[in-house]
Amino acid sequence: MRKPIIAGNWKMFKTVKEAREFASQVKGKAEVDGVEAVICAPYTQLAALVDALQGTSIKVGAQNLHWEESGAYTGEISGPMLQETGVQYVIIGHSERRAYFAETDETVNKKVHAAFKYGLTPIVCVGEKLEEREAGRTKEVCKTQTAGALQGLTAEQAAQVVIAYEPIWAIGTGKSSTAEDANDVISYIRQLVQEQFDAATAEAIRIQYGGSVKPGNIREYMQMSDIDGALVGGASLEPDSYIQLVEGAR
Ligand SMILES: O=C(CO)COP(=O)(O)O
Repeated sequence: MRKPIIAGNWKMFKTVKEAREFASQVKGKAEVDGVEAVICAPYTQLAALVDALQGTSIKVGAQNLHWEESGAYTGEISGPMLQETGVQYVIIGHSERRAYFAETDETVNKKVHAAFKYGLTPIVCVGEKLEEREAGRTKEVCKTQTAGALQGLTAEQAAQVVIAYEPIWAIGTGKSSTAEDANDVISYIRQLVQEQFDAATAEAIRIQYGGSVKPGNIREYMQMSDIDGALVGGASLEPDSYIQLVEGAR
């Protein structure tokens, strides 16, 4: 049985003080049996969040990492640095990073390997642009991105990856994919994992939907056969809304 995972992606929002306040408000509330709750925050907030959420079941994640352990890479953060903060997850290949920071399938793959090297669970984002969807290329794009991201992993590692299917046209737009369409693409991604690895890995890997998920629609997604949770931007920023999302995944 795959455990549903609700991950908030705070993107470039909140100060350390605001992160601590958020943590104190969701403690004991965004903690639901059978649901994994994660908050992926900017680097500056990670240590404070890990500290503030100690003793709770809520886990902390970063939003990126560099693939090298150290080096002359001004402005970057490495796996060992994240590991030291106590975070357990890291988002890799978010469409905003692919669009604005030249992230490619190749760098995504290097980062996925680096995450495993340093004991972090990668949340790998895949998803098509509006023009790709309109051209009927959704599955082709997801196939290239998924195969690229998982290349060279062992089946055991692949089974631990979390994939987030985030159609780019649905991110921050209020235009969410229908639950049926999202489930169709996610089942296809699961089939790709089976082809690349094996049936047991495909059955174990968790695949989230992301793109304008909110308390009002989370349950529709969670009712689908292949959707194992959500990666949520805007609606993860308010404590009440985050708590409702975690409750909605039960
Ligand atoms: O990009 C997203 C999560 O990574 C989705 O963002 P929104 O939930 O704000 O649409």
